[in-house]
Amino acid sequence: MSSQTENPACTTTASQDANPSPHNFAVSTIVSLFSSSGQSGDWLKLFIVGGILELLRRCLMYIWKTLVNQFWITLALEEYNDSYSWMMVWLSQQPNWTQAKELSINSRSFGVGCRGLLVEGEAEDNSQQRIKFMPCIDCSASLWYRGHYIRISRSQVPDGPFYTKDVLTIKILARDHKIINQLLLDAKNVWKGVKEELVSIYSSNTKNEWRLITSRPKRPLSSIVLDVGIKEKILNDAKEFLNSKRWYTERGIPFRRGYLLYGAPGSGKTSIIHSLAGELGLDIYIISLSRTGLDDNALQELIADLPEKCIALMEDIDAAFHHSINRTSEKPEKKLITGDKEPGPTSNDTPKISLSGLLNALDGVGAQEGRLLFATTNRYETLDAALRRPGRMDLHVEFKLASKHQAGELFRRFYAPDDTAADLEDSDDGESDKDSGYCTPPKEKLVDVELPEEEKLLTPDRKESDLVQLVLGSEKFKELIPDREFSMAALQGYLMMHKGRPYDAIECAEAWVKEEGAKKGKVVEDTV
Ligand SMILES: Nc1ncnc2c1ncn2[C@@H]1O[C@H](COP(=O)(O)OP(=O)(O)OP(=O)(O)O)[C@@H](O)[C@H]1O
Repeated sequence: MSSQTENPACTTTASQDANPSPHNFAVSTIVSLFSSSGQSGDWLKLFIVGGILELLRRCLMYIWKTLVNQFWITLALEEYNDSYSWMMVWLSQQPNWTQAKELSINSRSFGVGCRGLLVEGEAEDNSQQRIKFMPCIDCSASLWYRGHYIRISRSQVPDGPFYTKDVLTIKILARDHKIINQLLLDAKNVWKGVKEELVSIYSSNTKNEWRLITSRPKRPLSSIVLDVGIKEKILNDAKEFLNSKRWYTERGIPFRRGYLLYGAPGSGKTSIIHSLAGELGLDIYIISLSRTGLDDNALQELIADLPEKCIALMEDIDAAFHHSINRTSEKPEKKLITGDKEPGPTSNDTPKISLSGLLNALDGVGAQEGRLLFATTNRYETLDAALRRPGRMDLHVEFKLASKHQAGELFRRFYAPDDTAADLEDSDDGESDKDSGYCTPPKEKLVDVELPEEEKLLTPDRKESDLVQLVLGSEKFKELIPDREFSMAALQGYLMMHKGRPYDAIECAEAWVKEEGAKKGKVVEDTV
């Protein structure tokens, strides 16, 4: 009986041996390796000793690192963070950095138009994008800073599923954290110094984070030609607002100010905002209401994330909505509101922003204090009254087609941009303009010089830089351009055709006006 019961087991074992599974085979191979050689003890010892040595090595490394870290302060700066840009610009200006052995080349501006190290032999010019050196990925360089030894390394870490971002790691041989503050402060000051003549422009990405997209040279306010009084009105209002935080706090009024610039396309709405940003030393944060993925919550978050003093810019506030913006209209209006612009997104990609979402974002509890909001539109009348009301849009300024005064001034500034004779202060002479309702009539003569009759003739052989001639030329140009018929952008476009040739610009103005008039008439006929 017993032999019978043993037999099946023997059979099973035999069949297993005949077809060993891969797992069993591996195990049996290792076991046989130890046993077959007859040195299983030695193998085991080797294995254990190796393991202990590795463990010891790791422990020692850990102790060493902990000890060393006692003497180092480590700072990690991530790309897209302002401090990363400060540090990169600071680094690019360190003289001993040039001696580093491992460098990579970069043409990014870090928000300051690249005034970093020039590539040897490159002529110093004012170009925005200049190539400069930076620490290369996964290698490090060292330098001395205020008597402290610094090691700098750059690495890349994943930023979402598809992208990577740089991390700049700075190790300072020091125990006092003050040195880090000092370094950041120095780097920020270098960056600010370089950026003094620039306005930084930020935009939000699909992750709803503010990112620096570019920095532009400041545009002098004098280069914007408006009817007298408008620039001063906006500038003074903004300055007064920025200086009256206490006044607002004491009265419990939210410390925010909204400006609605509306009117003809190409009349200078965007230009003046950029100019004001430079004048007030503020950065511009563009809020694009038609951005993919922007919904009410994201908009609220974005506005709450604005820095305390900045210009938030919503361009073409009407265009974000396919239909006119009002709380009563449920469906998009089929008929487009007249305007030179294309409508906003089509019904397929209608943004997820509702008017109430926009209103809440502008003055809800989460709305940032201290910011200046500038909104522009070509279709003022289509905006909901709730959006236009004081508290949201405190100052409404209309931008009209060019007056004769503007045409003359544009001419003068176009051909003599450095002439500052007619800056803000002297442009305000107090009287109001009949046409616009907010400006003073243009001066008869900008320079009070009595010239002999023959000298007044504008001839090609006369010097173009001659201010008197330009004044006379601008007067002539003013006469030739009809009042409130062309946008400033159109006039600028015309003058661009006669760059450096003011005489031609005057000579051809009449024909151009006729031609443009005919084109307009044709467009009107075609649309009727
Ligand atoms: N008042 C102005 N003074 C000087 N230049 C002007 C003026 N208006 C427009 N321009 C010039 O015309 C161009 C377009 O101006 P800008 O973008 O500021 O107009 P806009 O009113 O914002 O137009 P849109 O409503 O189409 O956005 C710019 O290059 C600018 O230099």
